[in-house]
Amino acid sequence: MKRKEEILKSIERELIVSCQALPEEPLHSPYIMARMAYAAMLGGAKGIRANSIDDIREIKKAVNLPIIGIIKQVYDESNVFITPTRKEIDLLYQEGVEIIAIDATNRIRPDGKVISEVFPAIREQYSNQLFMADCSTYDEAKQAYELGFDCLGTTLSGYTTYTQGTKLPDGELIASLVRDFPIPIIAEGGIWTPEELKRVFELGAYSAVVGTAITRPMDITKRFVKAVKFDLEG
Ligand SMILES: CC(=O)N[C@H](C=O)[C@@H](O)[C@H](O)[C@H](O)COP(=O)(O)O
Repeated sequence: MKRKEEILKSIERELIVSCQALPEEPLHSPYIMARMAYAAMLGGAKGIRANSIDDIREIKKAVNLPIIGIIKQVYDESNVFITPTRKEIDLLYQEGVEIIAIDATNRIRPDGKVISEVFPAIREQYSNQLFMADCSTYDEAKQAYELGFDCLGTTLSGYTTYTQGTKLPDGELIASLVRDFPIPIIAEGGIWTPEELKRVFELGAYSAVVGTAITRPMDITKRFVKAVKFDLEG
C-alpha cells in the first residue's frame, strides 16, 4: 500500500467513480462491479468507490486504482449504514483499501455510540490508514476534521432527516468546507452531469465521486423516461 500522501496526491483534481449495486439492485454482482470499475478506469477515472469485501476483491483484480472502501450494513437499531460499526472497519482494514469511508454523522450508531466516541480508538489503532468522513452537514464535517479524519466528504448531505430536500450537489456545503478545513474535501452525492462535476471543482473540491450517473443504468433510464413523460404531459 502506498503512503498516505501519495494516495491523496493521485486523486487530486481527479474523478472517482462509485461502482455499487446493493442486493436489491439489478446489477448486484462482484463481476459486474469489477467490469464497471474497469470501464471507469479506461474512461479516465483515477479512483473507485466500492461497497462490500466481495466487490472490492473483484475490483482489485480488474483495476490498479486507489479504492475508497465502504461496507453498507443495515442494523435494526440505527439509521447509520455506511461502515457503521467496528466490525466493518476491521474487515475493510484487513482487506486493504487505500481509503476507508465511514458515516461521520452525529447519529447514534448500531452500538449505541456516536462517532466522537468511537473514532479516537480507531484513529489510534490504524494510524497508517486514510479515513474519509461521510458527512451531511458543516458541523459534522468540522467534528470529523477535529477527530482526525484525513478527508471530508459531502456524501450524506440530503440523506439524513435533517438535510432531506437539500439540492444536490450541495455546492454550499462544499464551498464552506473548502474555505474552513485544510484537508481534502471530496464532493460526493448527486453529481449528474459533467457541468456539475466541473462546478464542484471550481468550488475547490479536491476530488469528486460520481456514482449513479455513471454506474446505475436503471436510474439513468428512469431519468430519460421521466424527461419524455414530462414532455408529453407538459
Ligand atoms: C447516500 C448513499 O447511500 N450514498 C452511497 C455512498 O456510498 C452511494 O449509494 C452513492 O451512489 C454515492 O455516494 C455516489 O453518489 P451518487 O450516486 O449520487 O453520484
